[in-house]
Amino acid sequence: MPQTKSRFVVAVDGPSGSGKSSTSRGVAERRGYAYLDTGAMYRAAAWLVLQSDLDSSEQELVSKLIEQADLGIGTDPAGPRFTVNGTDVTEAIREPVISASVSAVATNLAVRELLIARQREIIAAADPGIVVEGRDITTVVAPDAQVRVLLVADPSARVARRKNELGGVVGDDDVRDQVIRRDRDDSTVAQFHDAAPGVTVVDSTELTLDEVVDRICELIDQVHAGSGSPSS
Ligand SMILES: Nc1ncnc2c1ncn2[C@@H]1O[C@H](COP(=O)(O)OP(=O)(O)O)[C@@H](O)[C@H]1O
Ligand SMILES: Nc1ccn([C@H]2C[C@H](O)[C@@H](COP(=O)(O)OP(=O)(O)O)O2)c(=O)n1
Repeated sequence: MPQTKSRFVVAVDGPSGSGKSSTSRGVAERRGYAYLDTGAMYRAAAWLVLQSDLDSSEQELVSKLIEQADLGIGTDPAGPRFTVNGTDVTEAIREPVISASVSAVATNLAVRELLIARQREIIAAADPGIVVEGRDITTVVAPDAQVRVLLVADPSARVARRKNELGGVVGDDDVRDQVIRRDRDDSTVAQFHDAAPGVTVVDSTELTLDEVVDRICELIDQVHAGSGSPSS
């Protein structure tokens, strides 16, 4: 989708626990941009399926259900809120039951088509800019973004971060399922392990969150300074 010159789009992809959400929010807050968590959209869709009588294997019915739903997608980096048919699901979509079931909805290609169209509408309406994070943003949703980043981190760091985030109440096997198994399932429909041409790889394993935000802001500055594509 072509973007107007004045709208600045930062696309961030990467596996679970690489730091996409925290980093993207940090960049958006620093620059006064909107923030779109596309994973939250798939989580909201998974929440709706769990509330219904449908099984996620009933792919056509699931996509119809999601097509007819009213999804409210917040883009405030200070605390985006999400609603499904008027119900606030912001906290509910972070529950382990959603993390465990979301890939089954996210691998439904008809659902992806619906949500990608919505993501492009949100990007097109952003002013003056937006940071968009997910798995297929640099490659499918916004391949013409001015800054495109693949954020990676060693699997052990990603599992440790997620474990820490969940406050130790979730067992090691469940954390590994949420990170490693989910990435394996998700990577059947989105390519986020290798950088596409023109995408800058940022490895956050040995960097603090602030350092990663700095790095992406530097890439934005390079584009503003007219030094062209900041790919490395
Ligand atoms: N560079 C970093 N160093 C240490 N911890 C980080 C870093 N980036 C993110 N985190 C932490 O790791 C966890 C997962 O980060 P998150 O942004 O949710 O990743 P993702 O969106 O890629 O799944 C969070 O608890 C976050 O605070
Ligand atoms: N653009 C996207 C974003 C997320 N997904 C899938 C992949 C994940 O299993 C779910 C939830 O994504 P989310 O970014 O919240 O996942 P994390 O828990 O941050 O790792 O959605 C996707 O397929 N495409």
